[in-house]
Amino acid sequence: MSKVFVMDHPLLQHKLTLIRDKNTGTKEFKELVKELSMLMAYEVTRDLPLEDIEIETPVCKTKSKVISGRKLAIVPILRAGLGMVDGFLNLLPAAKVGHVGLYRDPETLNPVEYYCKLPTDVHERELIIVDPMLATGGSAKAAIKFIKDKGATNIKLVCLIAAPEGIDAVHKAHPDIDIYVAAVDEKLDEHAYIVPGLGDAGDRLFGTK
Ligand SMILES: O=P(O)(O)OC[C@H]1O[C@H](OP(=O)(O)OP(=O)(O)O)[C@H](O)[C@@H]1O
Ligand SMILES: O=c1cc[nH]c(=O)[nH]1
Ligand SMILES: [Mg+2]
Repeated sequence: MSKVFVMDHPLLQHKLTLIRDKNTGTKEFKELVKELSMLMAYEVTRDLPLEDIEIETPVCKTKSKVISGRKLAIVPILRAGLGMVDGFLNLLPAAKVGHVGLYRDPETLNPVEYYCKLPTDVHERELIIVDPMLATGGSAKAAIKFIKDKGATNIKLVCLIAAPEGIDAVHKAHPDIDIYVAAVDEKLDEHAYIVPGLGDAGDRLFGTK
């Protein structure tokens, strides 16, 4: 059964408060999403395997640890997920990046797919799906299905803010996927926006509203 990790580190909570504030403008919002993503990447990669290698310090020969060859890919759900990619790549520069294009139809609230491009060796990689918002869970469920259909088996989902409804929905549809979030908010409103949330993450990142 999958797990939900709520990362409530003080730095994450502080930066979340800043991005929730409606007076935070696009430039600062984008910088904060990048910083939050980097902090989350640090925790999400806690289980990376290590191996010993021989090195020589200025003092003596010794064995020391390096990350041992796990192949990673970061997969943002377009568009808002793009804001989280650089933060992850800062810590994981060798990771590949796949893209899944989805938007939520404002009438039906169902995800509409428009793009999918993943590394060809996706079945050998650990995939980290990133999207700032997990609301109804429709987009994340569809993205996970997309990616599983291409052969991936090792997948994590990382979101900044989740609604309880979205977590439940992903759990039910994909019980094998661990979910990492910085906050679980109260509920969804009548338009399926997260309350209190931060509004429309894509619009706030790209200044489209
Ligand atoms: O859990 P859900 O109910 O599916 O909602 C969450 C989705 O909504 C947002 O994307 P949006 O549809 O606004 O597209 P955008 O990133 O292009 O703005 C968000 O970035 C998620 O992908
Ligand atoms: O609150 C929400 C819900 C879906 N998508 C967003 O960007 N924000
Ligand atoms: Mg949006």
